[in-house]
Amino acid sequence: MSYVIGIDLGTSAVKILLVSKAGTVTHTISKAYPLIQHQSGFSEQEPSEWVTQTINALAELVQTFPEESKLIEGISFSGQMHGLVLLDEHRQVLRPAILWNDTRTTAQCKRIQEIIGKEELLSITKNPILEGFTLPKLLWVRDHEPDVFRKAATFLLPKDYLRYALTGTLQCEYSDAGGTSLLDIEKQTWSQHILSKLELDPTLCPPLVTSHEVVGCLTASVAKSTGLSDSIKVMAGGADNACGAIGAGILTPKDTLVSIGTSGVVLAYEQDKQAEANGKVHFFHHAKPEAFYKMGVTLSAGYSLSWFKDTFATEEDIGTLIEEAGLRPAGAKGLLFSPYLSGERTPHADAAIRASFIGMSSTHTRADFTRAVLEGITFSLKDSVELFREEGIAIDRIVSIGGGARSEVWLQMQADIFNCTIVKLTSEQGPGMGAAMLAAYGLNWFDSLEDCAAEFLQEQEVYNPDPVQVQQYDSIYKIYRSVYQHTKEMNQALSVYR
Ligand SMILES: Nc1ncnc2c1ncn2[C@@H]1O[C@H](COP(=O)(O)OP(=O)(O)O)[C@@H](O)[C@H]1O
Ligand SMILES: O=C(CO)[C@@H](O)[C@H](O)COP(=O)(O)O
Repeated sequence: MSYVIGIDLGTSAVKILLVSKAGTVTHTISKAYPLIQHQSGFSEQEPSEWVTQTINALAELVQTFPEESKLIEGISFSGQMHGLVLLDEHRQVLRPAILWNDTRTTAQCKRIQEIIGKEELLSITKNPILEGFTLPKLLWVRDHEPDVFRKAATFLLPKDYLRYALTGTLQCEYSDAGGTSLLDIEKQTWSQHILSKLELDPTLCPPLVTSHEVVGCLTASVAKSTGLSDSIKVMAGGADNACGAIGAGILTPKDTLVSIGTSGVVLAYEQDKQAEANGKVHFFHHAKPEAFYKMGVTLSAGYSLSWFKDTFATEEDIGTLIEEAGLRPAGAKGLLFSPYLSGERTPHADAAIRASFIGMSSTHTRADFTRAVLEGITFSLKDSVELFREEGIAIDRIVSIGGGARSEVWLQMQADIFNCTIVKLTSEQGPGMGAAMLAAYGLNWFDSLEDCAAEFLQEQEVYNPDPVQVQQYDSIYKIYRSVYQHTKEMNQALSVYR
């Protein structure tokens, strides 16, 4: 039996999936790395840590499965989107990567909008300019670190840097390129207009390839350190949400996905590249050829839960915390949480907003707080679900992936809050599975990604909404929706103290 490897360069960890030609996930390895947060709103990682942890994980995989490892034919990638990696002319990393959840670039976004124009940006890139996207990060480095910027020869997105480190070849692919604010989505080229208006050298942009394209093989030194063969084919891969969509079987217009990783995402398939992009939700290339998707993003979804655990319950594991929260009633006895720890994107594009607990009482226990965090994250995702419903997209079935889909309590809560059926697949690792499927498709194991999905993906469990809980959550959601407006100005005023 032949195998492929899917590598998901997540924000909390790199996750490696060994998948057989029959679609069985034989083994998963996860290796974590920290976020570097020098101040509120800043979020960075060291690209060298991504590479070291990936090589460690691959070496461990080969040691654990020596026979299967000899039968690996392809590797592909999924990665956290938008992060800026800058390389000099010798392809050395110039500074830590500035990540998707870093919101320091409000001034640069304002300037980009003034120079290019809001409508022009929307018509070229199909998205408004947002702090988390790559372009404002480039301008931030030019403004604040001119010596670094002067040495920059190329920029890369996170998984493209990882792929470069493993293969020695430099590319970007369309599903991630859309998240830079530099791609002309309909023409499928870097926008010379945006580059020239902002006085950016076009040679900074790497060549564009498709997600399932074979771009090379492992370098001899990576092959030696991991024990893998240097003849294994490497495919470009895709943005983590595009890969998550493939790994969840979101391949036709009726399909919708929720992903709760560090971020939270509600994603709906879109076939038409000329579909109206109104800027309320993101619009990007799928990693399936000639397809697109629309997506709402909660910046701190799983991250809110991890933050809560790391700050207030260091000794507990997340599973136990969620189990105790599962025993508390819907609404956490009048306690509400808004998950805006590092600002927000959808539906409130606001880098200055911060999170709140509202309604705390001395009778509340840790379990109520955890329940409020889980509910607040899910309410925030419901904001995106409702945006799609307002656009006329019928959402009565959602495939749920990401770390959040490990918990039955949270999956049932999603069914009750979104008021629709939630499907859990046999692997919740959608992005890693999507990357493995891109490798399988790139190797011509299947004629289409749909054929691959039919072989690789299976439903494990279905969660149906409970009408009593749905009604309860409908009432609480109405209160949740007003939290943003009530806390917006207070957070603006507080921002000077951060
Ligand atoms: N047992 C669990 N049940 C539910 N959620 C969990 C569990 N373990 C971790 N998580 C959540 O999953 C998140 C990480 O998900 P993951 O998809 O691996 O993220 P990323 O791709 O961003 O690295 C964590 O932030 C945490 O909130
Ligand atoms: O910024 C976005 C999407 O626009 C995030 O979804 C990142 O792509 C990070 O993903 P996770 O690490 O949470 O999977």
